[in-house]
Amino acid sequence: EEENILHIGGIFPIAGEGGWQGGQACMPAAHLALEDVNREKNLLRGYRLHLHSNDSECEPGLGASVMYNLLYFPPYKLMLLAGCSTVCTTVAEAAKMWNLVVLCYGASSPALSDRNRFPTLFRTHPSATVHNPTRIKLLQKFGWSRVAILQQAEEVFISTVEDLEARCKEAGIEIVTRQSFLSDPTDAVKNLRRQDARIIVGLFYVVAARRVLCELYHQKLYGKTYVWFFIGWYEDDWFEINLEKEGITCTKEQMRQAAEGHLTTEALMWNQNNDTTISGMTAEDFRKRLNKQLKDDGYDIDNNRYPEGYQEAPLAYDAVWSVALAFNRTMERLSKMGNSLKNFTYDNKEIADEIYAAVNSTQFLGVSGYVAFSSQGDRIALTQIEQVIDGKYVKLGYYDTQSDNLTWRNVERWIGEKVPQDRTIIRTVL
Ligand SMILES: CC1(C)CO[C@@H](CC(=O)O)CN1
Repeated sequence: EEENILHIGGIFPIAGEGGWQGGQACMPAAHLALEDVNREKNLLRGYRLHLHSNDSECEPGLGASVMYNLLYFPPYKLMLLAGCSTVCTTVAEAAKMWNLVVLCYGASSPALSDRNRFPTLFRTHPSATVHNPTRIKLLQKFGWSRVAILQQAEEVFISTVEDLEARCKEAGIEIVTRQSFLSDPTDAVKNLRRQDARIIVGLFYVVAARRVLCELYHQKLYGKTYVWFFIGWYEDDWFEINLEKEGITCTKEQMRQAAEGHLTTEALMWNQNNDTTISGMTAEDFRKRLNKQLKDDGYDIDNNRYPEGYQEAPLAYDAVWSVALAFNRTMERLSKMGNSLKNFTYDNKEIADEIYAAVNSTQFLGVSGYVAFSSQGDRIALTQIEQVIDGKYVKLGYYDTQSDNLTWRNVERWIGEKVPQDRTIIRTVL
C-alpha cells in the first residue's frame, strides 16, 4: 500500500545533443535493478523502492528544473540519482539544502571530489583521475621519468592534468612540457616536437583525438621513437571512423600507422571475473539480460546498434543496489531508535545522517565490480591497460591502486623491438 513505498528521484540524460546521452542504456539498467531489489525477500522487508525517472538531456538547467519538480511535489524523495557531470554538479550542490544524498552513476569530473562543495555526493562512476596512478605505475615500470602532456582545454582534462602533475612531482617524474589546444592541435603538436617529447600523455575527447592522430602522422610524431597514452573509453575502431565526416585529411591506413602501439588506460566498469554478484547474476548474466531488455526497447543489438551509456550501464544498475542496501541498513538502525524512514522529511537531519552513514559504508560485489566509496564519495575502481597491436586493442593488464597491484600479461609489443627511451641518449665515446 501507499505508505510502504520508498521514493527516490532518477535523473537520466536521454534526449538532446552535446554531452553524454548515457541515460539511454543507464535508465533501462536502473529499472532492471529496481525489479531485482524489489523481488529480494530479505531486502527492504515490507517496503518497495520506487524510482521517479526524468530526462535531463545532460543539460544542467533542465536537470535543475527536474530536481525541483521532484522535490516540490509529494511524495518525499529519499535520495536522487543523476548522470552527467554537469547535471550531477548542479543537483549535488543544491541537494545539500534538502539533506539529500545524491548518487551519480555517470559523472567523471574530478571537480566533484570535494566534500566542501558536495557534502552528500557519492558516485558509482570513477573520477577521471582514476587513470593517473595507473599512468604513473606504467611510467615507472618502463623506466620513463621524462614525459609530456597534450590536452584539450576542457574542465575535466584540466583538473585531471593538475592531479597528474602533482603525482608526477611526487614520483620524481619530470613533465618537460604541457601543451593544450581548444580544437586545432597543430601548434601544440609542433611544440611537443620542439621539446623532444617522446613519452606523451594525451587527454581529449574522441573527435579531438582523431585530429591529434592525423596531426601526429603529418608531423611524424609516432612510431618506434614515441609512446602515446590515450584514454581507453573511445570506441575500439575510433581511429578508422568518421574521417570524412570530421574533415580528417589522413587516410584510414595513415591513421592506423599513427595509432599502432599506443597505450590506453580506462576504469573497469564491467566486473571481469565470473563471480556471482550480490544480485545473483554474473556480469555476463547481466549483459545478456540488459541486451534482451534493449532489444525489447527497439535497439538492434545483434547488429551492434547499442544505445549510448552501454559501457556505464553496470554503474547505474549497481547504484540502485547501493540505494537499496543503504536504505535496508538505515531501516534496521532507525527501528532500534524507535524511528522509521516513514518519518523522513527534508529537514530531518537525524534520518539524513543515518542515510549518509549507510551509503558511506556500502561495500558489495556488483556487476561493475567491487563497489565501495572513498571519503570524498568517489568510486574505488580497478583500471585496465591496453595497447594497439596490429590495429587492434590487446589487454596488457589491470591495476588496483588501493593495493598498488599491477597484474601484467607481458604481451606488450614495441615497434622498434625494444622499450622506447624517454630522451635522446648521447653516447660520449671517451
Ligand atoms: C567514461 C565516460 C564517457 C566519461 O564521461 C562520463 C560523463 C560525464 O562525466 O559527464 C560518462 N563516462
